[in-house]
Amino acid sequence: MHDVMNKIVVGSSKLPFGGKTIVLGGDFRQILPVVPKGGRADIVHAVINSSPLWRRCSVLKLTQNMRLQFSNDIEENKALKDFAKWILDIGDGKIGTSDDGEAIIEIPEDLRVKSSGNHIGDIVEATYPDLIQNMGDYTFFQNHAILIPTLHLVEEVNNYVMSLLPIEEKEYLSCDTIGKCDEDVGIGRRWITTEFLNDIKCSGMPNHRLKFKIGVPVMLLRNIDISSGLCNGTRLIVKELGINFIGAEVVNGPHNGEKAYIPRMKLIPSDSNVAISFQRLQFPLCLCFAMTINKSQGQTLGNVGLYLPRSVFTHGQLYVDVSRVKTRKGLKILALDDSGVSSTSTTNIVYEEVFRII
Ligand SMILES: Nc1ncnc2c1ncn2[C@@H]1O[C@H](COP(=O)(O)OP(=O)(O)OP(=O)(O)O)[C@@H](O)[C@H]1O
Repeated sequence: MHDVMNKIVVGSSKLPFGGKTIVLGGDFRQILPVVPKGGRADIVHAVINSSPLWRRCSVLKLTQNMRLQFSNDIEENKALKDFAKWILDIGDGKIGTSDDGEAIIEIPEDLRVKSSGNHIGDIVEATYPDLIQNMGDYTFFQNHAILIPTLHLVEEVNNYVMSLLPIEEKEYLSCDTIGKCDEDVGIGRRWITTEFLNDIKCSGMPNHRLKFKIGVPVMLLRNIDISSGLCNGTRLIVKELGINFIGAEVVNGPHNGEKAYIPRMKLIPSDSNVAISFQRLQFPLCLCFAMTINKSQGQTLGNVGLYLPRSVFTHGQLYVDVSRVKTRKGLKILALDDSGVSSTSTTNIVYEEVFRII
């Protein structure tokens, strides 16, 4: 790296990145950059291929899905190839008739979860079969997750699973304080009570009231120590519930099995929907039996339960969901229609204009 950076070519200062070769990796079928309060045009405009730099890039394409586990069985491999093509067709928006980027697609029979009426119970049973018997199995949570479009539905499912576990729970309350700058500009402090701050729930921030049990899976919400694998998105299993720390074991990535002690931290919301600046002293953790589709981007999972009480709402969400698994058997989908009844179809959203400039 030192040699590469020291090699100076005359005139290279006028070239992008000083003439150095930069490798960008990505998949335009996946979820595009999040633009707070932005519409479709803003999102497409924020994609790298809308940048003037894109004209200077040469595109190399990867052709094989390495996540899907191919074997020596010819029949099995053929089925897996068909599944890989189905995933790509969802990503490219080739399934169903598209109406301005939105298409209704049929969910294959073998991927559908049969509903008994208790939708949350059904998706939990399909994703975490024999949950209570498997609780002690360290690898059980390594590979399983329920994916859901929105944060408040994620919380509902996490609370439901917690209520099933016959283990003592421990509650941790945060200490919330208003930011200094809001004090200075004289926002009527009597309106911003502690209870008001405690009620704020936003993405990337733990809630005021956290409840954990020994053995439950949690996700880190901040980078604590990247060299030890403790990053935003790392999943862990709770092993100790102390007063001022939570002991947990990492369950994914190269640091799998390593123990970490997580302290309370001062956290500031980055969500632009929160108009007040405040600070929350809390463990940077949330339960992760279920997680949002956006948070699952980049993960590889053995068993995915896709719960769609409402359909996906932006480009690439359905593709990200169905492409997290290693096998077709590992994917289960429960979609509901507008009246809350189990449905055989769901919506896929693909902004075709992002593929035009590749
Ligand atoms: N060359 C390879 N040989 C075997 N397995 C591989 C190879 N490359 C990737 N994989 C496996 O494929 C899976 C996905 O890899 P990785 O997360 O690096 O891909 P990605 O492009 O970042 O995926 P995505 O963007 O869909 O999240 C991992 O389980 C990884 O172990």
